[in-house]
Amino acid sequence: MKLSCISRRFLYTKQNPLIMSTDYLREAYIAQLAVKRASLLTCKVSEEHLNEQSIDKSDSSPVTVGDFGAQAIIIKSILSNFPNDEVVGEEDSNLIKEKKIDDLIFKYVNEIQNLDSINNENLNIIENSNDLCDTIDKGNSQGGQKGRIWALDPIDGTKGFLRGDQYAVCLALIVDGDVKVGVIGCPNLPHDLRKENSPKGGLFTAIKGHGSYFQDLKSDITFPLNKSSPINVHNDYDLSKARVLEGVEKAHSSHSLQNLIKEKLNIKQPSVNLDSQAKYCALSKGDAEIYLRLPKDPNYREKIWDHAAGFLLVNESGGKVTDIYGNLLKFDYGRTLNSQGVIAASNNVHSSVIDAIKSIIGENGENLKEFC
Ligand SMILES: Nc1ncnc2c1ncn2[C@@H]1O[C@H](COP(=O)(O)OS(=O)(=O)O)[C@@H](OP(=O)(O)O)[C@H]1O
Ligand SMILES: [Mg+2]
Ligand SMILES: [Mg+2]
Ligand SMILES: [Mg+2]
Repeated sequence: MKLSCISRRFLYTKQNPLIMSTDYLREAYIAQLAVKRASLLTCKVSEEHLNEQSIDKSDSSPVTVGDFGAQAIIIKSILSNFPNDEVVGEEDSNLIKEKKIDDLIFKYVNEIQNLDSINNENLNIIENSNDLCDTIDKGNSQGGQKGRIWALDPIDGTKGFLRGDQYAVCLALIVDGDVKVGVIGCPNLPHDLRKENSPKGGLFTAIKGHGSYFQDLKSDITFPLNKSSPINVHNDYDLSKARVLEGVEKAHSSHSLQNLIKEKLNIKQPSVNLDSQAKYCALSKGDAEIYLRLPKDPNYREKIWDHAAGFLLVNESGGKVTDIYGNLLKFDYGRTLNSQGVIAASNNVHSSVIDAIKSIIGENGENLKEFC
């Protein structure tokens, strides 16, 4: 079905078995197609061990053929459907040109674009390596309070991707500072983290006001989103039995402070350490209960592409996502958030977690530096 002239559609949900009028359904559908196509590219890069040849960016963080290829595929798909929108994307083409890897990346992009299984008339294609670099550089929006802005992290958790662990392809639509759509592809995430041998690969989708959904990343994407199942955070549990999601890299969050917070809350369960926004995905479907991301560096400001999609996913599945002082994350400041850290949990325990944090770092973070 060609959807270019449809801006408002209908969504059937199991929670509310009505046909509901839903804004942003077409955006969610295109975002799902684009994220799935980009996720397939990352899997191919990983299978061929090409992910192991990473390049260091100027801030010493790694980037791979997978990050560049996924950014190109997603921006092309989004801007060919919504040509007046802007994109805040993590990557740019400077290193591609410097290292002369444009042909290599284009080869992978082209292979994925030509797969019959994901042929879709709603997505445009990258024509050649010049088009590849130009498209990647369209992710240069500065963000802000006005307009339709997509936040794109083509591979979140690049370090996890390099290790063969968790990573996520993340895309969110922000309209006048408000996150309206979030789509996350997690090729390596077990469907149920609590079960051994659970199948892997999930596609998570949230639409503001209409809930969060999960489907197998390999399943077909349909319009409307009736192959997706509604998901919810886990609400009814004893706080001391909560499973806490934390990152893997010690440089990205303060694990020592997170340990103190768990002690204060009397949480004895081992933490669930996952790279990337897979942490938000696990929380939003009730596979764990709390996500702690306490800053390692008090001056670090989180990037909007690292959190926008996960923020909406958790909100729409009944949870709350704030900074370390309990203020809701705001995505209208620019390419970064203007706040510190992230705390996500179901609504019923979120305030207890914030109280525990403040009792350790002080009401206004006066003791925070001691833990960074
Ligand atoms: N100092 C510091 N503090 C906080 N966050 C930082 C920091 N440095 C980098 N980054 C960003 O962390 C992103 C990856 O986050 P993860 O949740 O995967 O980290 S973790 O390894 O699970 O702890 C990672 O995203 P990707 O670059 O997309 O992988 C970075 O944007
Ligand atoms: Mg990065
Ligand atoms: Mg990231
Ligand atoms: Mg990234």
